[in-house]
Amino acid sequence: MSQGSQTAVNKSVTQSTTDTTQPIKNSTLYRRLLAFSLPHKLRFGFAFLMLALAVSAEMTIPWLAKIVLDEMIVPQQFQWSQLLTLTGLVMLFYVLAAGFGYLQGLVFKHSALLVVKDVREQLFSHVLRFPIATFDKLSTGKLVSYITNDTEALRNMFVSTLPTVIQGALRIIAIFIAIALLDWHLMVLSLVLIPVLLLTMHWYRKISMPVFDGIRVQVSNINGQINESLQGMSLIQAFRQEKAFQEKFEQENKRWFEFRRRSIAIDSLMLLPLTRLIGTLTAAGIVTWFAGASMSTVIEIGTLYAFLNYIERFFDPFRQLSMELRKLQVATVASKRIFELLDDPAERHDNNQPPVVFNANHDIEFRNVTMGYEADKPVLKDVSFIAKSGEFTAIVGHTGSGKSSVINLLMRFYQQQQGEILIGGQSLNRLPEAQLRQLFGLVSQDPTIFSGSIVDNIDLSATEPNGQMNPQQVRAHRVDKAIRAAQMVKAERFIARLPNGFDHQPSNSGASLSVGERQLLALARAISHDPKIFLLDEATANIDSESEETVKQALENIQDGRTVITVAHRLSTIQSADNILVMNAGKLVQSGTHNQLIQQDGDYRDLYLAQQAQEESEHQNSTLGLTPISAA
Ligand SMILES: Nc1ncnc2c1ncn2[C@@H]1O[C@H](COP(=O)(O)OP(=O)(O)OP(=O)(O)O)[C@@H](O)[C@H]1O
Repeated sequence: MSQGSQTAVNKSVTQSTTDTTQPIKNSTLYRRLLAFSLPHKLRFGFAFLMLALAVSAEMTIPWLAKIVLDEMIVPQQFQWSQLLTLTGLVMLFYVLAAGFGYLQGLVFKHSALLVVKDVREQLFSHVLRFPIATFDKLSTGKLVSYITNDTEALRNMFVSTLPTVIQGALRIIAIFIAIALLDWHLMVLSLVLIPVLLLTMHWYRKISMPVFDGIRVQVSNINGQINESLQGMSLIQAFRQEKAFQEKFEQENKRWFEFRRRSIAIDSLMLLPLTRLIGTLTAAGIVTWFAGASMSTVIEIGTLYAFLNYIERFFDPFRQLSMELRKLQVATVASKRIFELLDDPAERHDNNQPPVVFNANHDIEFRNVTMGYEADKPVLKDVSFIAKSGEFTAIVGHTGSGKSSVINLLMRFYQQQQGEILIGGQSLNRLPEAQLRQLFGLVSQDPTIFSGSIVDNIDLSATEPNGQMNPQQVRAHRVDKAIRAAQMVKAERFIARLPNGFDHQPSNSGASLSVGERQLLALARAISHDPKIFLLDEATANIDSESEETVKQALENIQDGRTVITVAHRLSTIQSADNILVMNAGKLVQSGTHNQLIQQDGDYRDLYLAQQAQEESEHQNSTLGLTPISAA
């Protein structure tokens, strides 16, 4: 990978989740990570203690071997009781090292899982409270990856990197102390190894990082392609694109293979043989030099054995640390993304704020509202209207004229740049979030079906109304509410046909339901929410005329004192509206009843006539047996 593309990879992975956040410094990052481990400090403390004991036990073994060699085998002075004691001690220390090692691994892993669980929950809860505008900047795929993969990278760091670094440091210190106790000259000479091994680690890092970044990018590309292909499978097959998609996939997979192959080559060379070779040569050099330079000094055979044994053990921490550097780099980048996400401002926490008291009505008033998703590109321009409480207001207009944006502002998903929005005479912005959400029942263009039963999907409240019901009563109450809401939109007819009826669990986000059935469920959901104001964004676009008539009747039934604002393309569905707002390129160009608007020269009449002509031609085609082909 070239320097340029490497920089690009690094930039892309460390890029802030949104434009507003500042890059996080490494020092701040590690401090914040530490803060996550603080609630589990006792566990981590215990794990560290076990780690220190395991290293101490491990380091004692060569020392005991030295005693056996120097004091018994070389001078041929066997005392069976002493030999047995020492052999027993060696075995004991092996068992202790293994036991402490097992405990530290277990507790470290457990503590790390708890940290990751906390981070993941905090992240998800934060994402749930993001302003909707934030999701315009973050793709779903990226968010999923932050919450799953990045927290997993963090787990690796806590489970593997942290203990390895600490264990490595403890081992190196213990080895140096042991060598110094053997012979301080040997210790001073062994220091030569440190720069040699650090240099090797540096080379390893330099060579391997671009390769590992490449692997990561390729894995993400492959995931992206699989995702895209699965989502668009029907189009791929309809347009016979299987071969093209297969070839694209093979290219990405081949690149992944190449990076992986290079990583194996680097690891195989650098991790074991090279460090071993360097270490052995250095150790041999030291011993030879030491022997030659100080012929008068007699090194006992046991000391030499213990020294070589310690030097052999010296490489393991460096080799392991080299491998961990990669995980550390991945975890550092992942944690940066996690913290940047956590630093993104979430919705305001105003649940303790007292509810706003309205005037006698819930009239909705837009006063000279101008709004753009990007501040300098307004999509609503100086819009003013009043939607009277208890009335049925329809918003119509060409595609992209700003109809849904009105709904988005009412739901406070976005903020207007100019003007004011009032409800019952009070500014929309003054409403606490809970009151705002209770006030509106939203049915969007593409209704979402959550995992769970039909009841769970209709009644989202999940709590008892008065706090005095037991779980069975809560359940019965919810089922009752769901059935009543479904009956109002005549959804119970198709629900009855589902296996298990209201207990049916739609699979794969409702993919087994038709779009119209999903819309009926979404309408029932809004009715069950019992709002003062219904906001329907193309809510009946995908249901048949009979169902549409039913929904219209249901809305009329429940309208009693409630406001309905509906965005509609099909003008036939809104002819009975009390007021129709006609939008054109972000401006409100006409308003009035159907009868008033049809008399006027303007957008409404043009739209109405165009739709009538289309309906007539469709009718003629169908009587001639020609079925219009709908767009894909
Ligand atoms: N989240 C967004 N970020 C940026 N621009 C957006 C966003 N949502 C809508 N727009 C743009 O704002 C303009 C108005 O969109 P809006 O969805 O309000 O139109 P609409 O009248 O409801 O259209 P349709 O009838 O197709 O649903 C369009 O040009 C659209 O591209």
